[in-house]
Amino acid sequence: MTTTIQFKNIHKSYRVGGRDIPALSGIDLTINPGEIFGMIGHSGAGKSTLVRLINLLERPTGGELLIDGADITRFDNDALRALRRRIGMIFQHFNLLSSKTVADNVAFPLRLAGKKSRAETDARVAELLARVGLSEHASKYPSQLSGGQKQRVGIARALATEPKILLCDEATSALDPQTTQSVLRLLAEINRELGLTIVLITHEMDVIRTICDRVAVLDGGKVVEHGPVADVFLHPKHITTKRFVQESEHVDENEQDDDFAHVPGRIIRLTFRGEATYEPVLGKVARDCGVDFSILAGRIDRIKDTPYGQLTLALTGGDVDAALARFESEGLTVEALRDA
Ligand SMILES: Nc1ncnc2c1ncn2[C@@H]1O[C@H](COP(=O)(O)OP(=O)(O)OP(=O)(O)O)[C@@H](O)[C@H]1O
Repeated sequence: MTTTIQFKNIHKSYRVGGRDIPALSGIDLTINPGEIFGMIGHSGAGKSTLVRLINLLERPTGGELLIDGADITRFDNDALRALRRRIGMIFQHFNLLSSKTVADNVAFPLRLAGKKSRAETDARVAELLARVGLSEHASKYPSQLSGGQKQRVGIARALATEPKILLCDEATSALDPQTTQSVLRLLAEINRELGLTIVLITHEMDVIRTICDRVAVLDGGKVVEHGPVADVFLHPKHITTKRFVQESEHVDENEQDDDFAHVPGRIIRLTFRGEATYEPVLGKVARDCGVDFSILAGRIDRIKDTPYGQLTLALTGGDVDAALARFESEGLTVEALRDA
C-alpha cells in the first residue's frame, strides 16, 4: 500500500484570547511513499503543528490534507480510528507509561486495538523488542532504562500496529549525540526494511543530514525552501537555511570574511558530490590551467549515503577563468565568494 501525504494550501490558526493566531500559512508539500522526510525550523516555526496535522491531533483551519488521495479532514470517527492505526508516533520525552513494564508499554496499542489474542500479542511484543534490541529488558520499568532505550521502547510501541507512516516529533532532541546516532540508525533500518514513510521534525541539521531523503525548511509558519537534502544544504538559498548550515558547521560568516581579507587571489567555494568527491580533479585542473591554489577551509562529509566535499580556495596566477570552467565541466559546483 502506498502512502502519499499531500498538504494543499494548508492553514492552521490557534484561537488565543478571542483572536486567531496563525501558526501555518499556505503549506503545499508532498511526502512520497517510503521516504524519510525531515522538517527543520527554529522554535515556533510551526513544526509540531505541521506534524500533528497528519494524524489530526490538530485540525487544519483551511486547505486539504490528503493521504493516499483522500482528504482526511472529512473522515468520520471510524475512518479516523483506522487512519490512526496506520500512523505511529514517537515523541521527544518518549511518553511511556511509567507504571507498566517495557513489554506492557509495547503491548498497549495492541490491547487497545483488541484484535489479537494474548499469545499473539506476546509474540508480536517479543518480535518488536528484538527489532529494537531490547529483548532482555522486557520486564523492566521505564525508570530503569537510559534515554536511548526509552526511545527504543517508544519506537517498538509505535510500530506495534504495523503503521505505514511513522511521525517523529523531536525524537532525538533529549538524547546525547552518540545515542542520537544509534536511534537514527534504527529509524533508517526500519525505513529500509519495512518500507515505512517517516516524517520527522527537528531543529538539528545533523539529524536531517544523517537520515533524511528530502527536507522542508519552516520559518514563520511557511515552507521557505524544500527539496532533496543535498540540494538544500549544499546550496541553501533562503537566509534561514543558510543559518542552519552555518550553525551546524560552526562557521561565523563575518569572521570568515575577515580571515580571508589578507589572502590574495579569487576566492571560490567548490562543491563535489558523489564519487567526484574522491577524484583528483583539483590538482589536474590547477596543473592544466597553470593556476596556484591555497585551501582556506574545507570538509568532506556525507549526506545520508552521498559523500560530498566543500573547499574554499584562493586561486592565483594562470588562467583562473579556464580553471573555473573546467571545474564546472567536471561536474563540480563553483561559487564565487570574492573577485581578485
Ligand atoms: N495549542 C496551542 N495554542 C495556541 N498557540 C499554539 C498552540 N500550539 C502552538 N501554538 C503556536 O503556534 C506557533 C507554532 O508552534 P509549533 O509548536 O507548531 O512550533 P514548533 O516549530 O514546533 O516549535 P517548538 O520547536 O518550540 O515546539 C507558535 O507561535 C506557538 O506559540
